[in-house]
Amino acid sequence: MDKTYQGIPIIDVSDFPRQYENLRKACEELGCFRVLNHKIPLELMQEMKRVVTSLFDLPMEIKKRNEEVIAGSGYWPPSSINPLYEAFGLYDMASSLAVHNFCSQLDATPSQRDTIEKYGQAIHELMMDIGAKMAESVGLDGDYCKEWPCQYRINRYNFTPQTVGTTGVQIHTDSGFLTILQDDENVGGLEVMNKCGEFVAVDPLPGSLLVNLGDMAAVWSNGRFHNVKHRVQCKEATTRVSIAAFLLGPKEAAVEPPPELVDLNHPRLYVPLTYEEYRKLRLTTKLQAGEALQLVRSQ
Ligand SMILES: O=C(O)CCC(=O)C(=O)O
Ligand SMILES: [Fe+2]
Repeated sequence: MDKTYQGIPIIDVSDFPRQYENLRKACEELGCFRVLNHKIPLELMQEMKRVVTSLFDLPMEIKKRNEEVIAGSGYWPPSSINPLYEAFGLYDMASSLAVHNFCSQLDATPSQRDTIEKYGQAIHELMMDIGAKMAESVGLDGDYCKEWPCQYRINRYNFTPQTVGTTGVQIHTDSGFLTILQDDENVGGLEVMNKCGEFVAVDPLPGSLLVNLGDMAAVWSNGRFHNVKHRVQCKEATTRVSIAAFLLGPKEAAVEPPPELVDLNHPRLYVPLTYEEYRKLRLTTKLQAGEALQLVRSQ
């Protein structure tokens, strides 16, 4: 039987192969699911949240030292579009050197560095596992995403009584392949759009992680997997912190569907392009909710 939590599919990663069918459905229908029984220790998740919360409390001039490595991968201060929102970025989160640079820029302590590195490794391992299982759920080999780079985006929403009912982050899709989100375990606000165009609130479920599929998942799967639109609403006058880890796409090669996913009934939907080309297209066109995919349709 399908299991959901408040409308969001639940995938128990310790229960494969039984979960393949649920996973495939979640990827094709909502493009979002909650992961239970992953191997990331709760203490590591809690410690990571404490570390990033203290980084947000640093003075602005230090936060701004978090430089971008690829377009848009550095610190985002509150802006006129999202005045309640700020975020750190780290590319590539699975690289010790990149973690080291990020931590030096922000004057992180050795113990904070250790937490960021351990958490990144654990999340990366889970990403590889989920990426492989997604491919296997449609009968394909799970080896394709092993070398793909990943990025952190660490988000803080500075909600106040005056901002309740407003938007913390505008509707968007994630540009990469899949996102593992440690959402705030106490403060809700994330909403995902279902295929009827209605927003469904994603309520926190402490200890679990949320997976969202992005635009690269739609391209790679030739439209079979759904890139879920989502936004963050301010529901409570309190600070909300979330940690997003994005598995982006191949580093240099073009993203193309495996030949098994292209046939007469499923003609190729998108022209082959690299993740970086697509990321730039999204940034220059400011099309943030998956509309940029229309610009790379092959028919
Ligand atoms: O804060 C959240 O729950 C979602 C953040 C998000 O959508 C993102 O970082 O892309
Ligand atoms: Fe997102």
